[in-house]
Amino acid sequence: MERVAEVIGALEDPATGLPLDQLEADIEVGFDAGTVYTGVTLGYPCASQQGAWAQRIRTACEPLLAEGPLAGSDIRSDLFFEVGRTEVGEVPESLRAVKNIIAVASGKGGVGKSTTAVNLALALAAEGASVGLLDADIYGPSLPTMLGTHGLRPEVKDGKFFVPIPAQGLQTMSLGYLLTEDTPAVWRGPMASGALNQMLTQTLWGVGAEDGELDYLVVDMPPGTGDIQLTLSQKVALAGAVIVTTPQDLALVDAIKGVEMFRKVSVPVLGIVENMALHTCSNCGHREPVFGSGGGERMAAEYGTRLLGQLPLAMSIREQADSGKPTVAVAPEGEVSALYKEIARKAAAQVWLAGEDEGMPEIEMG
Ligand SMILES: Nc1ncnc2c1ncn2[C@@H]1O[C@H](COP(=O)(O)OP(=O)(O)OP(=O)(O)O)[C@@H](O)[C@H]1O
Repeated sequence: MERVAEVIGALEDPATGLPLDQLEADIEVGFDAGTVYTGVTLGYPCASQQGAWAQRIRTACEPLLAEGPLAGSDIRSDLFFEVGRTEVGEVPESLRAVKNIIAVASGKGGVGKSTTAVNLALALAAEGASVGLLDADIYGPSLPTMLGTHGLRPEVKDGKFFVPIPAQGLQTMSLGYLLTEDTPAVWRGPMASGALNQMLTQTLWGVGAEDGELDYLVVDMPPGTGDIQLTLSQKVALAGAVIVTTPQDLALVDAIKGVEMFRKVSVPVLGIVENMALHTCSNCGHREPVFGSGGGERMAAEYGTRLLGQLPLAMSIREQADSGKPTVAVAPEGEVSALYKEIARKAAAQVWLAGEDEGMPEIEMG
């Protein structure tokens, strides 16, 4: 049994590229009536990976099941996950129901940040997590359009708390729920920041969640790297940030500003998502990198972070998001959803790693 645990411990976790032992993943091994039972618990949601892990463990343990004391035994493997909490010091009471806050940011507008944020939140939920989504994009709140919640208003509790609106399995809140078509434009400036602050501190995130807690709150940040973004990053005590970019040089330069902004306030950059990276020809299916290739990867390496994934420029992504049914909700088993889920697992795994690091004692040299 010890050998089985050792073999499993040496397996590489695809979301981090690290062996399970190094991740301090929980590994359990048992034996009953000719069957070896194994259980691995990871620190990020991974429901879609059950089959892949069972196969990986079976293959790795094959030699042990072929000869020796376990010869002829069968093997059954289960995969579990447990999402920890990022300890971030003082937080407003309403945010205490949230274990981890992940910002989705971009150096500039129009790169697909909101589309990525919504699909990332849905992908985390599809992997088994309880997830909230806060649309903090005060310049153009697009969440109500993307989730088909346009025109809904949040319920107000005790005269001062907003109750999040449930949509497609997510707990959601958006400035769009508070603005109306004829809200004066001036209100969308400084007053909108005030409203954003209120949404942050006065939304009861735990109300609709199963056990009163959310594993992740995904925050769709306003585009850019100015003061609003900086203050917001500090105020909400982020567990980490995902930076969305397109592969053009100019967008990458802005994405670098995003990475630097989060570093300045000591928020871990979980990684880069390259959006609209490949174009699939609708006639022949041929894929090509219209805006050049490798930019996101190079930039991630240069700035000590990682490329979480690349998304194609696809009409379906746009049509589905713009019609209130984002890709991961409408085609959860499709190719593009698989990409979003992989990005979600990788980002959440980085949150796990960042949390583990904090718990490590500092080693003094010299
Ligand atoms: N991978 C993609 N393929 C095709 N269209 C996409 C893709 N990602 C986003 N889009 C489309 O691009 C447009 C802009 O996307 P989105 O609103 O998500 O960008 P944003 O960066 O959040 O913009 P803003 O800064 O204005 O909030 C939308 O119409 C969206 O549907």
